[in-house]
Amino acid sequence: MDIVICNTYEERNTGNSSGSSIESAMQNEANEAGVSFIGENRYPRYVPTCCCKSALLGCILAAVCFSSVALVRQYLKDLLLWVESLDSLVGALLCIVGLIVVSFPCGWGYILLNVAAGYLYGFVLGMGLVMVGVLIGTFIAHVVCKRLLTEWVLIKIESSEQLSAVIRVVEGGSGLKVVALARLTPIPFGLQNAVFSLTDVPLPNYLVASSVGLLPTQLLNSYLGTTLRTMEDVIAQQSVSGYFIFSFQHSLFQQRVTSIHMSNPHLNSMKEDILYHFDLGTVSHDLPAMFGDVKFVCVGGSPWRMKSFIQYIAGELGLGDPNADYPNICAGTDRYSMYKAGPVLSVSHGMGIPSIAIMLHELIKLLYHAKCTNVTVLRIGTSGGIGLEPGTVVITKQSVDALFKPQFELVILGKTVVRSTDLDEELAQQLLQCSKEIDEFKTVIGNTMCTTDFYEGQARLDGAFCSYTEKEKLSYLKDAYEAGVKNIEMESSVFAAMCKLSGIREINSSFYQVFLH
Ligand SMILES: O=P(O)(O)O[C@H]1O[C@H](CO)[C@@H](O)[C@H]1O
Ligand SMILES: O=c1cc[nH]c(=O)[nH]1
Repeated sequence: MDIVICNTYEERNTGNSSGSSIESAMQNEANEAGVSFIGENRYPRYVPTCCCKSALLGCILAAVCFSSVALVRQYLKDLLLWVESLDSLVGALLCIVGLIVVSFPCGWGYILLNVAAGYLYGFVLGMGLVMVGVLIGTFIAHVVCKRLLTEWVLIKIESSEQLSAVIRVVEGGSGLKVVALARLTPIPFGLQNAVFSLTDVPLPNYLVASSVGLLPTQLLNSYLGTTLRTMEDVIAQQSVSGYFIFSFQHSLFQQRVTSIHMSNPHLNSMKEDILYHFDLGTVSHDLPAMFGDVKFVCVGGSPWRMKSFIQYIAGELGLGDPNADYPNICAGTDRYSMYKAGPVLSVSHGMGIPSIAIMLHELIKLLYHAKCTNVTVLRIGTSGGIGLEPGTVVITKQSVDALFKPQFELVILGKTVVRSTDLDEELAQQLLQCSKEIDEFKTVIGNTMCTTDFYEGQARLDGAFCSYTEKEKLSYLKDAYEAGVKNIEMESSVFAAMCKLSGIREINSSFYQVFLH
């Protein structure tokens, strides 16, 4: 038995297109302009080159922002002392202007202004001032970013998994909740404003959700301001409070939503994404309704085994009747079979790397289109053990090839692409711990060798062809053993590699049935 587990992220598309259609020509143009496509077909964020003017304007704006931030930082203390010396109304107006400035992506000093407002005007007035200033700032930043900074924001999102995740979830329909929750994350305030300007959340709702989300930290900062005695304290304190708020936000953000990550710009220009070997498609099927709740996917070689698994897990987790006849969702094809019970999906993948690779392409797309988040995927299969007691479960640390290298090689357009096959160690440890608690079978963590053939590739003596002696076989298996290989199977390397590309965390463990020694 062989198990692989993974978690998922989301799509951020880049790349070069070489098609001859109008769509692909547009895609090429976008790629040349360094522009990416975000989300699914609904949001083909194509920015044509005629937007050069706005890009230039965006750059100028960004440069102005950066230089003013540098100036503000340098003369910060003088600036705040000057504001303190002004008439309260003028000071309050300046505070609002300041909050508008820091609402832009390059703006800095949001927390400082928040603490200063509390210090200068007391808790209630300070809070009111901050709320009004931030509301106006968020509104202006949203409108300006939407009109002028789209390209800059797209590039920023492209380079950040966290920002990509935020956008993906907002597009996934829980927009307002995410806007509010994102305000509790350590993503800079101005940057968030820019990111949300790319979404189509209605402006009034966006402003309300944003204000609600910002409230806790605003309360905290304003209160802190009231406890300080001098402007010097405010400046010193903001870095301390900033640190605490950052830690608080960071710990919250650790609970972040992870969604599926894909990297194929061509999908955005397709009218329908057809998952041929599942007999499913984005137009023919409502994938979010069918699979949106999936949290665990278990994959394994045989269709029969995957049906048994869904019955077993349904019974174990109280998801359904273990004796019920779960329908094969892919009944329209005999390539793979798929069963579902509550948030658990069970999918067969056939034998060998090519077969599981095709299945994984379609599974990753399915989870992406269904807008699934925080998914864990397990592979369950059989393997041949090396130097282990029969029946031992091996949790794979690294999947290695037949030369014991932890890599997966694929020839793409005539070039060999090498992908990493590291597996998630934390999940491996968790699985090991579970096994200890159950205490029903021996479980070890080790390397798994993934071969492209069951017979000669695994040094067996019972294939149709065999050009080596038993002594040579044993010598090779000894080398494998010394390289840390505990078992042999035929899918783990591409599974690990593809999970990695999708931002998936994975574990591989195997129960062996065939003895090689
Ligand atoms: O038990 P499954 O998942 O089919 O996996 C193992 O069994 C097959 C060979 O008999 C290969 O696919 C190997 O990886
Ligand atoms: O690939 C495999 C699967 C099961 N048993 C083996 O010996 N090898």
